[in-house]
Formats: sequence, C-alpha cells, structure tokens
Amino acid sequence: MERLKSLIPNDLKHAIGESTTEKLALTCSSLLHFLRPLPLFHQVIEELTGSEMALCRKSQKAALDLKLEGNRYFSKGEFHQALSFYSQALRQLPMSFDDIDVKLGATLYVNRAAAMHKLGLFEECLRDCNRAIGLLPSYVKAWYRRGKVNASLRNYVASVSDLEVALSMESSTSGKSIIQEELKMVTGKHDGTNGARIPNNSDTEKELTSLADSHPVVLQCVSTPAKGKGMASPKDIPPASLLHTEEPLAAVVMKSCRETHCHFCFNEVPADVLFCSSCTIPIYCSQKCQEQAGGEQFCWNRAFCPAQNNFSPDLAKHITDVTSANYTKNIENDKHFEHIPEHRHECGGTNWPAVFPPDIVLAGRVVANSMEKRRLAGKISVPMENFDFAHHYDKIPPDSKLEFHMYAIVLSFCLQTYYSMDFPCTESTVSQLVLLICQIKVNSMAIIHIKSTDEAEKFKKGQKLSAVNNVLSSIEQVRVGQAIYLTGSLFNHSCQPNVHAYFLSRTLFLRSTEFVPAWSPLELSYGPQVGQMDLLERQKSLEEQYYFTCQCLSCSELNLSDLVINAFRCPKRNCLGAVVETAYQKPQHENFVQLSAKSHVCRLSLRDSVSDKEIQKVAHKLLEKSGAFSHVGPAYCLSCGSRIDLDSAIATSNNALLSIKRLKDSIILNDGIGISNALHLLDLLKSVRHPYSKLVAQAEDYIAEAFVKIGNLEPATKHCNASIKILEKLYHAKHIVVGHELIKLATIQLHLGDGTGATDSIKQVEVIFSLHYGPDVNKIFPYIGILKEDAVSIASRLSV
Ligand SMILES: C[S@@+](CC[C@H](N)C(=O)[O-])C[C@H]1O[C@@H](n2cnc3c(N)ncnc32)[C@H](O)[C@@H]1O
Repeated sequence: MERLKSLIPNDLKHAIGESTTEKLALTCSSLLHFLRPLPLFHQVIEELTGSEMALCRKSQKAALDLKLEGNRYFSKGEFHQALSFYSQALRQLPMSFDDIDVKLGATLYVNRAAAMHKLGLFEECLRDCNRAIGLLPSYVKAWYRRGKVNASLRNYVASVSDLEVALSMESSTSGKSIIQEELKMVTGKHDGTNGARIPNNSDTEKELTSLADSHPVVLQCVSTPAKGKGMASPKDIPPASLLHTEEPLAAVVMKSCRETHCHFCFNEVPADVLFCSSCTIPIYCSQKCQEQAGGEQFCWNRAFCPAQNNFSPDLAKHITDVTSANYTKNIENDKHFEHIPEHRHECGGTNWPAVFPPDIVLAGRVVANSMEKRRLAGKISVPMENFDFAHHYDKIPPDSKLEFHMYAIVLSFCLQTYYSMDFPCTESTVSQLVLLICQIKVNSMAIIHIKSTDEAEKFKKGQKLSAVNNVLSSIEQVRVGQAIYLTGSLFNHSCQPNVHAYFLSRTLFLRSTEFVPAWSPLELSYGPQVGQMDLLERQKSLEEQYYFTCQCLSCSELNLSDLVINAFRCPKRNCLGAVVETAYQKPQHENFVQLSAKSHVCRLSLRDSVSDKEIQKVAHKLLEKSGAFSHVGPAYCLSCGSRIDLDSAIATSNNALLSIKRLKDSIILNDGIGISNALHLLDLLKSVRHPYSKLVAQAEDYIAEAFVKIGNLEPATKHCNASIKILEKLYHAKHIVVGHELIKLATIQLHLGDGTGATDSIKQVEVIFSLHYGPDVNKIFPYIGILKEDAVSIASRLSV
C-alpha cells in the first residue's frame, strides 16, 4: 500500500486531502482512474485475494507432518506440546469428503482427546471424542477413549456402553483384552455407586442473557441541539436498569487476540479449539460459533448403521444417541440462532482480512452482511446499503482522507473477487465505502472483556486466596474485538456518563448507573472520563479519535476534578488552593471563566460551581464576585494567588513518581530499605502535588502494592485507603474505578484477618458493581461471591 501511495501525484494527493463530502465522488473517480491502469495496483490486489498465494490455504501434508510431531511429544509425555501440535494439524486439515481427510480428522481428534485426558481436561476430551465419532462412527479408538473419559467424569453408565461398543467393533484379540480390562474396572466403579447415574454435564455452552432484567426500558431517539441524534426515555429510569442489549452489525477480533479468542463470540478458546473448515485463519470456541460465523459448513459424517454389527438394542440406541447428538444440535442452532456469514466472503483463499487494520475489515464485513441480507430480500440490484451513522468526513485530517480513499478502492476490488459483478467497483461504490470507513471510525466500539486471571480461576474452583503476591492482580480489562452496533451508535458521549456499556461475548449491554429523569440524555463514555483525564486531555483525545469537540456538561462547567487532577499544591500553609499550568481568565460581570493552554481555549460556566464548597477551597479566586479578579496565570494558586516555581515542582514530582514505581517493581521480599526510600519519595511528591492530585493517588497505590509484596499488610491497608479517598474526589464514590481499588483493599483486609473491614469493603464493591453490571455481576466477577464468603467466615470465627 505504501509503495502504491508513493506513486500518487502530489496534486491528486492534495485534492483528496482537501476534499469535502460534496467532492468525494470526484476524488474517488480520479484516484480510481489513476490506480486502475497501474500494474503494481493489480499485483497488490492479486497478493490480497489470489487463492494461489493465500496464506490461509489448508494442506493435508502439513496436517500429517504436524500430527507426527504431536505423536513424538505424546510419547515423551509432553502432553501440552502434543496438544498444541494436534490442534495445529486440525487447523491445516482440509475438511473435504475425501476418505483420507475424514480418517485423519478422526485420528487427530482422538489423539488430541488423549492428550487432554492426560492433562485432566475431561469435558474438552469428551467433546473431541464426540467429534471423532461424528466423523467416523466405526472408529474403535474414539469409542474406547470416550468410555475412558466418561469414567473419569463419573458418567459410568455411558462409559460402560461406550466400552461395550468399542469391544463389539474391535477385531484383534489383544485390543479386545485391553477393552475388557477397562470395562471390568469401570463396571466395578459403577457398582460402587449403586448404579446411580451421575448427570452428564458435558454441554458447557453458557446462556448469555440476563434473566433477572425483566422490565425493558422504553428508549427513543431524540434530536439534540449540540450533538445531533441522541437517546432518551419518556419515563424516569431507576439506577442499574438494563436499557438495551444488541448484537453487532459486524464485528472483528483484535489482532492481539487472534490465537487466543474465539473469532465469533470473542471468549477465550478452550483446549479443544475448533477451526474454520475452509481456511486456516479463524479459531472458534464451539461448533455453534463456528457455524454462526459462516464460512463453509462443517459436515459431520452420519452414514452409519448400528444394525450391521449385530449390536443389542440398547447399544444400538446408545450409538444412535451419540452419533446424532451433533446433528441434532446443528438443527437446533438453525432454529434458534441467526447465521451471520461475516466470514464467508473472506475465506477459501484470501489474505486481506489478515493484512488490513480492523476498521477496514469491519467495513468489508458490514458490506458483506448487508449484501447477504439484500440478496435474501431480492434487492441485489443496489450493491450497498446507506447507513445513517455520523461520519464527519469534512473534519478528517488530509492524510487520513487519502488513506481511506486507498483502502476503499482496494477493499472494493477485494470484495469484487467474491461477489463479482454484484459488487461493481465504481466511483459511487468507492465513495460510499470511504464514508462507511469514516462511519466505522466514528461509531464503532471496542469490545472489552474482563479477564479471569489465575487468581480468579482459583476463586472459581473454590480454592482460598493463597499467594499474597497475586492478590492485587485480579481484574484486567482486555480489548478483544471491534464492532459496530446499529442502536448502540445512537448514544452520545459524556465525560461523566449515566450509562455503562459492557459486553458478554459479542453482545452489547447498556445499563443506567444513576437515576435518570424522563427525557434526560442517556449518555455513555467513548473512553475519556472526568477523573481519568483533565478537560484538555479529554477534548484532545475525542477530537483525534472521533473528530468532534465534546460539549458534555463536564466540559462546559467548572468542576473540582478538572481543577485538581494535575494540580500542584499551594506553598502557603493551610491553603488547599490548586496551582495549575493553565491560564484562567474571567471577563468582568460574566458568569464564566476561560481557560487556555497550548493553543486550546475552553469556556466554562460557573453557574453550579459557586455553591460547591470544595471548589471554593481550591479555586476561590475564580468564584470571587465579578470585578475582583480578571486573570490567574500558570503557576499561581487559584485560591490565594501565591506563586510556585512550576518547572522545579514538575521535575520533583516526575522524578519522585518514577522512582516510586521503579522501587515498587523491584522490591524483593523484606526489603525495608526499598520501602523507606519509597515512603520518603511519597512525602516529596506530596510536598509539591495537590493532595487530590491523580499522581498522589497513583503513588499511594504503588506503595500499597510494595507493602503487600513484602507482606506488611497494615500499612498496605492505610495506603490503599488513602488512594481510594483521592479517587472518590476525582471520580465519585460509586465510580467503577473506586470499586476496583476496593477489591484490592478487601483482599488485603482478608489476608490481615480483618473480616469486618473486608465485609464492609466487599459490600461497597457489590453496590458499585451492581450499579454497572446489574445481575450480570456474578457472571463477570465470580470471585466477588467467594471473597464475600471468606470475609463472613473470618468475621464469624472472630466473633465466636
Ligand atoms: C456514535 S455517534 C452518536 C450519534 C450521533 N449524535 C448522531 O447524530 O448520529 C457520535 C457522534 O455524535 C456526536 N456527539 C456525541 N457525543 C457528543 C458530545 N459529547 N459532544 C458533541 N458531540 C457529540 C458527535 O458528532 C459524534 O461524532
């Protein structure tokens, strides 16, 4: 692409960079005319779409080689390695009706099942046995392995039936005696349970909807003066109400999660990962996701007649039950789940989905999905649907305009290789694609999942907290995908949102985090928030990423957080005034202040700030009666007007925080010197930074972690508490960030044996998290329940 871009003449580049929405058709047409005759352009398209060059093609030979590697590791007892090679082999295996492929597929599933059995992954092992049997029902080893793993799962009835099937099919005497041995053992265990059937819990696919949210909120799209369309409700909304859930119009997995997360639902893949049946790129967590993502359908071989082997009626029924399970499931999927063929047009020999950035792949998927829908509705004569999303083309920087033109042209040629003349590459489709790319930039959302860390896994398995070193690392947010939602895109942004967005798999959930009166705007945060960044940082980030100037309430009115977040402390004793790097101006007799820094000017209303006691303390001068003040420059206290040496304060603060972080990362057990150094640096930082500054909160948190590391938990509690107090001022007491810090505090308190303190902290966490996640909180943070049980049991032990 870069080489192609370098060939474009400067005057065309300039025209594209300066183009507006009205001129878009013209610039698209000019670039199309320039690129079309270039041999390099066709070479690029060939590299991206030519099936001969495709990196994603499957290969039976590669699958065989990988299987041999897997066998080598298995025989050495290295089961993790063996599992990985068998999976890679399955990824490479062409899924045709060819007998060799079918046999090899069944063998690979059984081999992988054996490795997983050795690793104690019984449910995964059972699923692979079912897949092997689905492919080749007469495969003795698959029935034998199924019998063994069912015994491990204590499904003794099924295990005995599986082994009896294996025994009837096995022809060799030695094979029969091995199976008989196993059967004897399992029958013994089965008799020990008095024949009681232990339920088979092999189907682990989770239901994702929140059953407890029964009263849907009525939403309406409204027109707002400053932000275009927006969302509101004609009725008052209580806190924590579920406002909306939605499946994406299109979604794509992040590059960093391609080998670890399902490309359809974005959950982490299990050990028995599945692959696209026609190309080697996507991975899936289950057959359901594999089918919903489209691609060519995987076809299980069901042609097997139990009667041929003279099985007893019971065994014949067992075989039919097992072999039809996959088939029945597929039919059920067809009934209940919409197939979203977003991957179909990409697979079977293209490279572009692996090469393009996520936004461009997403644009391709939006087109493909709408083509499929239009094809079904018989409307294929118009190739592209127009979406009513905001696009801001006119505000986009010139370099990005050129890049979007290039991608639109290349993407339309790539789409044409699949849809041929149903998708013509004309100036009209290209300019529509440019706008679609802009719409995706402005409206798409990052899908964030909460990662279960090792500690959380232990919690889930019912173990108690163990290693003190790990207690502070239990919550991590991972950006797993990028998606666009039709209704979700109508929610505007606020830097102090009243709506919280989260995801279960690829489903978007929106929930109110406070009481919202009827017809008040319902707004979520696109990223920047009060307490996390100051006003100027937020504005810059939204302008760069989404091309708009934020007009939310927090960006229009003076608030405490923005005044103190990056402030220095006033040199005068007993003055809580904030010293900032920005200049404030206040015209006489006006009720607003103007703030300017780095060529950026913002006007902030003082309307509600005047009565705020905290703002009075930190910025008294800004609220003085008109006429008393007209300007406070950088380095002066906003309350009393004292001056500081700003450069030296910045240097002291940066050095202190950096050194504290380094010490925290390097402190080894019982290093008292490291800790006393860190405490000295904290005092230094506090001597220059405002007591509510974000950097002080961060430093307190680092020091708490350092104390946890050396097992000194009393002071860890004190510093964690100090950090929470500041976060409550910067955000607000029920903000999710405060909830995360409270989890840290609770785990430290548990280790200290402070059951009452931990119970209180966990109660606060529950209140905060329930506001944000409603009944889904237990699904997303399963270990909070276990923390709570621990806290109650410690507290009751102490009270006895
Ligand atoms: C995801 S869309 C929201 C729906 C949009 N208002 C519309 O009319 O389609 C995002 C766009 O809405 C506008 N917007 C959202 N929040 C805003 C805010 N706080 N201030 C100004 N404009 C905002 C901007 O134009 C932004 O690019």
